[in-house]
Amino acid sequence: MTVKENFENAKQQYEKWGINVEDVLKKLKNVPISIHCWQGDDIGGFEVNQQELSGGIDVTGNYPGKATNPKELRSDLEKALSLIPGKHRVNLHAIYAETEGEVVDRDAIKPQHFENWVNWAKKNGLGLDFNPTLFSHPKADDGLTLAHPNKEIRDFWIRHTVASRKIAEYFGKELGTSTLTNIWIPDGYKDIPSDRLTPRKRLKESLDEIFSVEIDEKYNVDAVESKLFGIGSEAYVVGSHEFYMGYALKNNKLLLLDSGHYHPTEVISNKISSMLLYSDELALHVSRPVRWDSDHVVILDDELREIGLEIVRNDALDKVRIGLDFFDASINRIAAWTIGTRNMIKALLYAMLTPNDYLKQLQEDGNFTERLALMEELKTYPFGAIWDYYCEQMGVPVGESWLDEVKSYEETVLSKRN
Ligand SMILES: C[C@H](O)[C@H](O)[C@@H](O)C(=O)CO
Ligand SMILES: [Mn+2]
Repeated sequence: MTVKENFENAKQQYEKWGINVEDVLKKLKNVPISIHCWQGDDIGGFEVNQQELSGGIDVTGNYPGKATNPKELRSDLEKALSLIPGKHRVNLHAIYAETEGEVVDRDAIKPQHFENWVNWAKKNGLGLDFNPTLFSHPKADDGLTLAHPNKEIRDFWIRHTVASRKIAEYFGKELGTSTLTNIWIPDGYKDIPSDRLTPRKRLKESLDEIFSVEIDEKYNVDAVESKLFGIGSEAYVVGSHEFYMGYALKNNKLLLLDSGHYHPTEVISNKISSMLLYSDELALHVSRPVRWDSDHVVILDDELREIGLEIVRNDALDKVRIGLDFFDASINRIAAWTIGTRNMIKALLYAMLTPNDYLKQLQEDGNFTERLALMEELKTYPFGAIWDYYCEQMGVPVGESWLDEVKSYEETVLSKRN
């Protein structure tokens, strides 16, 4: 049977539940995923003065062929994008500036340092998102940045974050789609603090100063990302969930939920509906924590399906900015992007092929038996046939055949790198 014939059979089964599969596919095409550039080079960036990765995050593995310059990174991203259905966005960090050999410190970065990225995004029909980089820098060596007791250090990072928002504004203007600037800082303490409040007051003041520089939301929207702990900040993180949830809601900023930034049994899928009751928009870093915030490649597990369902069943596809955040250097990095991003899209498709209104009604009626029975049966519906057809329609490889392309790229391109 051909992909199309399989699709036609599968379609009938979903149509039984009143799902218009063709409409679903049309809608899915327009859902962008923000693909993080840093999977391609293990969060190295291209600053002239290269620094060790810091900030309490870690990339493990030494798979050959990582991108060593912006051209290589863009070429790798293009390869991955050619294997992923749909039109997406690319998420950059400030350390991916191109300064042509000149040392430009973080507080002096300018839109011109991202011109190549913008031209590339235009050529490839991509949106761009952005992140100031408040780690891997001598001024972040003691694990404190915007909450630092030393005003000079705080001011440096305030200037960097403002400069980053201006770069994001430039992206938004050039590309005609608002950039998401996400602020994540590592600040915290390894051991039990004697004062939790003072650093949080300082972080609040730094953020207030950063956001006092107004930027039209048509071009840039800001998000703040919380964390539970990091390596070296096990006992206390200044920007905790409660800190940023409060800050975001009070100051009309987006809260960014990262799947790896909560207690081991706590899931972000359960937070989406609550946040959307109080905030027009929400941002996500979809990741996969294994025992800690390990940033494994996203797989199609229960939590990913639940994230997809919460976005779709709450009619929030245009309210949730879906970004990815994983970095695995133990496997081919282009495969990592491809696996993780295809899975994110699969989770959305799965959710869109679910009779959500009917299931909601069962719950309202107290019919929990049918709710559970149906939710379980739907798991073995021929979802794969619809996915394959979607890939075929979008001109990307069907099933695991994308792996052949990655292997051949590895042979002809990656293996030639130092
Ligand atoms: C590189 C990213 O900014 C970083 O992963 C951040 O988003 C994070 O999740 C830190 O744990
Ligand atoms: Mn994150």
